[in-house]
Amino acid sequence: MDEMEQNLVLEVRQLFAGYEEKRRGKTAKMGVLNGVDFIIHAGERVGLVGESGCGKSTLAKCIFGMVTPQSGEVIHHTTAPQMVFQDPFTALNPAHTIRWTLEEPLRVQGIPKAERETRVLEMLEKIELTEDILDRKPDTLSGGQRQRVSIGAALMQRPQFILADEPVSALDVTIQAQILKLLEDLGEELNLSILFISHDLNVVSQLCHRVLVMEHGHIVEQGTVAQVFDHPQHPYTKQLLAVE
Ligand SMILES: Nc1ncnc2c1ncn2[C@@H]1O[C@H](COP(=O)(O)OP(=O)(O)OP(=O)(O)O)[C@@H](O)[C@H]1O
Repeated sequence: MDEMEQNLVLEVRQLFAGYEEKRRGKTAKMGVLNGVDFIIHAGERVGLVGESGCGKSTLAKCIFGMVTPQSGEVIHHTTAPQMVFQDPFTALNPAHTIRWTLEEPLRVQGIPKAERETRVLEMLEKIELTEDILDRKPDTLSGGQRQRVSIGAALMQRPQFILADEPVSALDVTIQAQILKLLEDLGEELNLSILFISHDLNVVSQLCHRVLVMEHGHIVEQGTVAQVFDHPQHPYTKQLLAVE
């Protein structure tokens, strides 16, 4: 294995997926992903951009086994990959305290109470929240605090890869900037790979090293942020950049 292969975190190979559609009583397959191919290396933050409906969330669901592809492969080279969702309010269990939510991934692994407590306190520091929130429930937190907790919960099992599906689009602009900074800092500190789904090209250019541009379930262009943003090659990328 060469060094690049050793550093692979995620491989998506020739992925085709879709949904069944009922029309006039007949069931037909609607293709959403039409041969998606890309890889992610250790420590890389990769943005996935494309218009609404192009298949970004379907790809996310395939990566986490929530949608079964018709063909192709998703190969995780790391254990315990995690997903961070757009809406932190629905992602957090309203019945439980923040302490419970952060401890839960460790509890299911059978990690003893004392270690769970230490790791929750360590995580609080990483997500820049104070101890007083631990005994509160999600409905008493601000949107930004809730998204910090969601990110913290995703990181409790120390994954090397997380997928964040529009993690800041439900937040105010100033809070968006804080959460993006947090993701960037955590990415650097933990050598975390992040697949970051966003319709906001600006956000991707701030946070990511590399960009994948998706149109109709196809990656039509990929490259470093500088390559894709400064010298877009594909007409669809040019169009996306022109709209911004
Ligand atoms: N569970 C489902 N059943 C049937 N069709 C679906 C389902 N989920 C998504 N689709 C369809 O698949 C297509 C791609 O949707 P998807 O949510 O992957 O797009 P997206 O790029 O994430 O869009 P957005 O940016 O608006 O979230 C759309 O036409 C959508 O209507």
